[in-house]
Amino acid sequence: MLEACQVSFTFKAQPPLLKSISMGVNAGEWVGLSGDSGAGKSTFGQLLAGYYLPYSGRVLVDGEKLPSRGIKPVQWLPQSPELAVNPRWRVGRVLNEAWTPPEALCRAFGIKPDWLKRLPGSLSGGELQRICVLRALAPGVRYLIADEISTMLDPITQVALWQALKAEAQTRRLGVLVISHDTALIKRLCSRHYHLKSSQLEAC
Ligand SMILES: Nc1ncnc2c1ncn2[C@@H]1O[C@H](COP(=O)(O)OP(=O)(O)OP(=O)(O)O)[C@@H](O)[C@H]1O
Repeated sequence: MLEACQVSFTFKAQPPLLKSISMGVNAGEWVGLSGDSGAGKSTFGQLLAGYYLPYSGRVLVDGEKLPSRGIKPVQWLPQSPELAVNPRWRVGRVLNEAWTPPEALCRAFGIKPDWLKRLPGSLSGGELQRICVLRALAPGVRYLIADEISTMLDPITQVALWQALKAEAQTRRLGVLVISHDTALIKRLCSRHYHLKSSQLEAC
């Protein structure tokens, strides 16, 4: 289980953003997280993936602290993929940074072979997002924080991305936290749903 245990967090010189939040995502489970803009959803997702340390409380992955080295078992996938890649690396190098995805999986994610020779800046946001999602599925990854990852995709590509991710997550029993403003999407994908409001989580 990916667990937040009484996690509190504040950015320097700002009021508390998250107050004593506890929640968990089981292996193989899909959980939704909604909340108003600025409520702290992305910050919470980054805390779960180890980008920030909680001011108090802790994050545990299958009962252990997040490792400081090696493959991160919790991957945070941001809304803007261009911020998550080295713009000077060819897309093939970006994709194969942590592992080499099998061809069938590349096809399932709609990756076109000719993209691999290009630089990230020459791909559309949606194309690059699919590269980043697939890159994050390296062996050893157990949980994904999908932070508004399909916002920039057209409806057909959105469905294809979620179908490919669902299938792979089911095979590997990946736990997924879906962060989105789209509660219809959360309802379709997730078995449970939280709403972040006034620094705390409400079960929906
Ligand atoms: N590195 C930072 N330093 C200072 N403040 C930050 C930092 N990152 C985010 N914040 C602030 O923390 C608050 C929560 O931001 P966050 O991105 O977590 O919200 P969110 O719920 O994901 O919003 P949105 O739905 O608009 O993406 C915002 O007020 C934001 O300005």
